[in-house]
Amino acid sequence: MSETSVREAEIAVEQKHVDVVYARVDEMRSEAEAMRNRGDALAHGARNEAVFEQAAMLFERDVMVRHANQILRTLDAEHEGLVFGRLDDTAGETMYVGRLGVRDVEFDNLVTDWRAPAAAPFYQATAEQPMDIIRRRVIRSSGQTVVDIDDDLLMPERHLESMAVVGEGALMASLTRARGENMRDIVATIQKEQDEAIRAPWRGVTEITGGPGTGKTAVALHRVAYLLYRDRRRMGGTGVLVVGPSPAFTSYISRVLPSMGEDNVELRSLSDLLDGVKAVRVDSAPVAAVKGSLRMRRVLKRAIREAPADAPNELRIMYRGEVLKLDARELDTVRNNVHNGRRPPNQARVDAAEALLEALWRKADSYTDFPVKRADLITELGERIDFHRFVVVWWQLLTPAEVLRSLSDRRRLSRIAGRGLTRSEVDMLADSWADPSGPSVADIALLDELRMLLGKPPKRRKRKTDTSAAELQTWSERQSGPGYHRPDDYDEYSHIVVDEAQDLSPMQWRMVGRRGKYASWTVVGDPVQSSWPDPAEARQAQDGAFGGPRTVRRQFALRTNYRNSAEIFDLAGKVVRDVSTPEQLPHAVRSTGIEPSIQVCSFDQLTEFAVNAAKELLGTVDGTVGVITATSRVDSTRSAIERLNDERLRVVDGLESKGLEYDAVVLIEPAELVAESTTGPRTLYVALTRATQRLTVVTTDRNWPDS
Ligand SMILES: Nc1ncnc2c1ncn2[C@@H]1O[C@H](COP(=O)(O)OP(=O)(O)OP(=O)(O)O)[C@@H](O)[C@H]1O
Repeated sequence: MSETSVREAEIAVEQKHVDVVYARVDEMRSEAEAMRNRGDALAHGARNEAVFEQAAMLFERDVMVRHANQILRTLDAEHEGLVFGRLDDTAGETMYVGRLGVRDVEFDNLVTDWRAPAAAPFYQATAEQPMDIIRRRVIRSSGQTVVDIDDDLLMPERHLESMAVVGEGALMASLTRARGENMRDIVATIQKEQDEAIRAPWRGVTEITGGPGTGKTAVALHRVAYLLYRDRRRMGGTGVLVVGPSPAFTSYISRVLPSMGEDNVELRSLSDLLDGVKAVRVDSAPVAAVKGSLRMRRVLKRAIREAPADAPNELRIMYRGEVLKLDARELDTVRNNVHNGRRPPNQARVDAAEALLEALWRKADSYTDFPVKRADLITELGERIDFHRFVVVWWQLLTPAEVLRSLSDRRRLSRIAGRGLTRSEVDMLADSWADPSGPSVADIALLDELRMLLGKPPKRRKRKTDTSAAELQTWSERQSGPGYHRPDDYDEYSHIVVDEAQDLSPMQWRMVGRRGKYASWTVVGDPVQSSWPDPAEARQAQDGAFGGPRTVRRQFALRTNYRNSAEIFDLAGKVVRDVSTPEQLPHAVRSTGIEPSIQVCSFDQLTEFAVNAAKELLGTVDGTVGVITATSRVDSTRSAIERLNDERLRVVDGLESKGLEYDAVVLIEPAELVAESTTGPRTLYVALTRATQRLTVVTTDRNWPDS
């Protein structure tokens, strides 16, 4: 038989099995729909029952509908390419591996879930350690149709005549496919070193390091899916948080988990970890460095103790014909005493009122010929409306944003910071906080710190509204529904994933740590890509987030670059040769024979050359083309690029490009990317490692990259 007909025959064999699986899935869907309908009918009936019965019926309905919805969501998410692997072992057994486990009516396995222990050999077996697997087959489908297969023969000596072997490697085929808007899952081609990190125990801290394109992000997300599958009770209820560097990044990875049937995971970027606050700008590197350093803790702690600028600095009140007065110094003493108490300021207004009354009593007591009882004064003044009005303006409930804005006053900031900030740092920060456009990414961690320092203001009681359909939706359903956002002070995530961890500032580590008081962690990063200037300080804050330096840590290093062609990565490696060791640079597995193109032009021609390069690349690749430039050039480049009117084009700056990838990249003027970041060559390295197939660098420097 020719190779093509062997392949076709084998595809037909697999199609037969895949058809059986989809038929069974259709049955499962009908069963789940029927269960959901029964649950809904139960809830409907509950409306007419007494309270106790109603609660019991709603609970039952909750369990039924939730379970049915979960099954339906999973079946929908996993429909495409449900079966992707097959193992044939030395005992003559065949096992199919897929996105979820499916059994037939007799309870026999049709497909084993990729996360189940039984499926581990699919990822872990090698020719050196075959784990009794003779042939591993990757099955590629489009919808429900098998389109291709790829085999690895792991035990050639046990190979049987009847066992056909076809294909040239599923991994390579997957790596050369065009990139689109979103990251894809890699369940079918996870490699052994990646699988070890994915299946590591949930406890403590799992650190995954590796160079660009080694699959760190992919591995971290598959680990989430794995942990939720293995330990859904521990992980699912309190939830998993994934923190990434930018909204562009979270949007890029947003489809990976749903494609594996997981939608109860919160993806947040460092700029939107706080509900209702959106960072609208990025600080220059020196400003971000100060805002991110632990010195800011002291500044913020002192800032919340200061009286608001518009707070009155004198209290005068008539009491039984006498004027009682507290001057600025006396009021400051009262304020300080209240701040030294147990409660955060936004919860201490009652304490402040009591302390003022106490100070007024002491004042009255010091007057001669003014006989007054302490209890009388406190009760009578404490009920007076003019006293309450004073308390409200003197002890204001503050929002984090108001406190930060108050620090745009140079004199105030300088007084508060004392020797904690240099004069030029005070100037830089005051200017930044005066910016009317809103907070920067680095400000989010400061706002979160202030949120914790200020405490939650007491809640106003809400009037109870009507019982409605919303009430029949149960608590657990609301908590786990897609799009559910946990409150800002939620600190009970069971697992937190931090991607691009090398870039978190110490203040950002504190912010993330606050959300994981009881969490285990997966921390993913590449020290060579770090843009944070003081790694030791970040390490200290990181230890704090993990619950101390003694928390169990296990490390995994990924060493193969699956993204870049070897030609592109050779060029990128050159720009960090002075700040990295050879072991820190991964090995790129794929060679395309196409060298990156370096185009030299004059300064005025940079945009024109970039547009032409982008146009040319659009014609050579099927997927996305990224144009990466210095921040100062993003707007002008975007308007020039828009003229090409192609939705496969993206324009981003060096920092935004973190974690993203494109089929082809045009990088404008490397020296500008280096100049605008405190860790210049590392940012350039990130930008140069975004392309999977083609890279064009447009520069005014004819000696680049050897200049
Ligand atoms: N086992 C694999 N099979 C198929 N594709 C893979 C595999 N591992 C990684 N990839 C692909 O390689 C690319 C890089 O992966 P990913 O973005 O996770 O790397 P990274 O280490 O986070 O990169 P960086 O730090 O540079 O952002 C992605 O397109 C991913 O799908």
